[in-house]
Amino acid sequence: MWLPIFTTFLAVLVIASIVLSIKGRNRRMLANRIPGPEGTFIVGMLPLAIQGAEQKIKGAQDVYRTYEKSMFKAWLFNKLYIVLTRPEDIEFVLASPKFLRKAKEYMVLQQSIMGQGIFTIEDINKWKINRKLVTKGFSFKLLKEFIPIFYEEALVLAEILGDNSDSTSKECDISVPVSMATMEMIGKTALGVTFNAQKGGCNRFVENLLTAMHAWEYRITHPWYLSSTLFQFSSIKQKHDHSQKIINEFTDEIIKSKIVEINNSGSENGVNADDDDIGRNTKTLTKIFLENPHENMTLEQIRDELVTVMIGGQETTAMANACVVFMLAHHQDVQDKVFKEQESIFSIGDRNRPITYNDLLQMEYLERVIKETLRLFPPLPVFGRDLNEDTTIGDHLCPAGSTLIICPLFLHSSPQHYGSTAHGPDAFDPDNFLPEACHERHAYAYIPFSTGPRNCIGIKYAMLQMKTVASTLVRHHRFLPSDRCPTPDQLRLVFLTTLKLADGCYVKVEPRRPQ
Ligand code: HEM
Repeated sequence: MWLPIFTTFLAVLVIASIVLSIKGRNRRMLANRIPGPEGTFIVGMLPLAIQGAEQKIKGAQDVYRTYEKSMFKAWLFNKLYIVLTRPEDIEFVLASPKFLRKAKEYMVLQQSIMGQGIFTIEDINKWKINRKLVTKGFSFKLLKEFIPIFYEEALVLAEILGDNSDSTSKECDISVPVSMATMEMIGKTALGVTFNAQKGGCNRFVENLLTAMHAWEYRITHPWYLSSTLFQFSSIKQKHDHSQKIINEFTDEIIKSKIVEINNSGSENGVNADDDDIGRNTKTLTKIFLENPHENMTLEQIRDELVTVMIGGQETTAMANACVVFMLAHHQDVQDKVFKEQESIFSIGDRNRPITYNDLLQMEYLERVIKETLRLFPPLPVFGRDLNEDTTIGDHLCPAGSTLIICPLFLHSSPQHYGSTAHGPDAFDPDNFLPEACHERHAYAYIPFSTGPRNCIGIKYAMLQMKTVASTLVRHHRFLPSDRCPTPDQLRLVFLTTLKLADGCYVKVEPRRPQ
């Protein structure tokens, strides 16, 4: 009885292999002309892909450095990845409206909680319409109104870090408090809700968002679960689905309550000057979306956009803020300069006044510090685009069906672009962002926010928020290296869906004397 089943199975397998092999011949032929590691027979780079998250970064960096003079290819099973390393090729792809389709790997996020939000939506025509709408929520006029919220939460963070630093050693892992602060900020500015995340408030949205994010990380580190069919059998699938349900319900509740508010506001156009739960005259993104009914968005789409913005804006800025503080702790000369700049802006006796937009504009040195931190620790270390037709990029004809990979983490530390700095590309040097240094470099050798039509929508939001946080923290505390992580090269990075700190982010926190 088993023999016919086995024979049929074998026959199907052989036919499928022959079909795939004929279909993929053109792709393999073109791929053969692109340099790159051969990888193991059939499984390709799987041995690298399944390494621990930290080893994976090191292994990938070695391969990158070997081939970075040109683009290179890597196979994973039947999937061809082409890694772009030259800024000219990266510009060709990112600046062009032809390459807007994100890589299939983003589907993990789409199937989870980002849904049809602009980060993961596949339909490019819909993406164009929705991106226009989301952009409205990131106008300078609106973002400026977020500054008091950033400042208020940064103050709470400063207080928490002061309290948390153990009284004798002054050691403190800042990663969790910083992450809770950015969660609170994005909650207030995007949704218009107070989570009380910084003050230990147990919020079902925050908890379930974290659970959903862990589920993605699990799928990334167990690549066979990238297949939604196989993920059905995973032990965390149930937990993931539960979180997804809670997040959706929670966001729907908020949207519905905002609709009621808008309808009750009695203003001429159906919306009042503004809201909201946080008692400010601030327009949240939720309201921006709801005020634009002509855009024909369903409630489900609005929910997906809001969740997308929450996720896009939280983890990324949390990682960046923690790394800024860490680098300041390890570069006292830089921290002194940042503090001096703050003192010049907040004149003596005025150190504790709230920040204004004009203050932020004057923080030129701090801006360079943040840019340099994003160079060495780009929160999104890799991103990818699908190639749906054979395309010549640089010197190579890249076959349709491959995935183009761009990797800011390795690009930003390439000796080819940052080799002329006094201590090499890995050294922390904010002067890399002096105008003359930027002028000498290819513009696409620095892309923490990506660039072109599909770039980060939250750049201005992020910069205003990060400057407010760093300015407030530095005015309240001096940061020093912790004994638990005495040198920057001991800060262990892992790549999950974003760049993460494997052991948290320890520094010493020494409150500055009041003036
Ligand atoms: C340091 C902070 C941030 C970094 C480094 C960063 C980086 C990026 C990058 C590299 C992309 C492009 C990804 C790709 O092509 O696959 C992106 C897209 C995006 N980011 Fe950010 N981001 C940051 C902060 C924010 C903030 C604060 C928000 C919102 C509040 C945000 C919302 C988004 C959205 C919605 C997209 C998708 C845009 C699209 O596909 O049209 N990001 N971000």
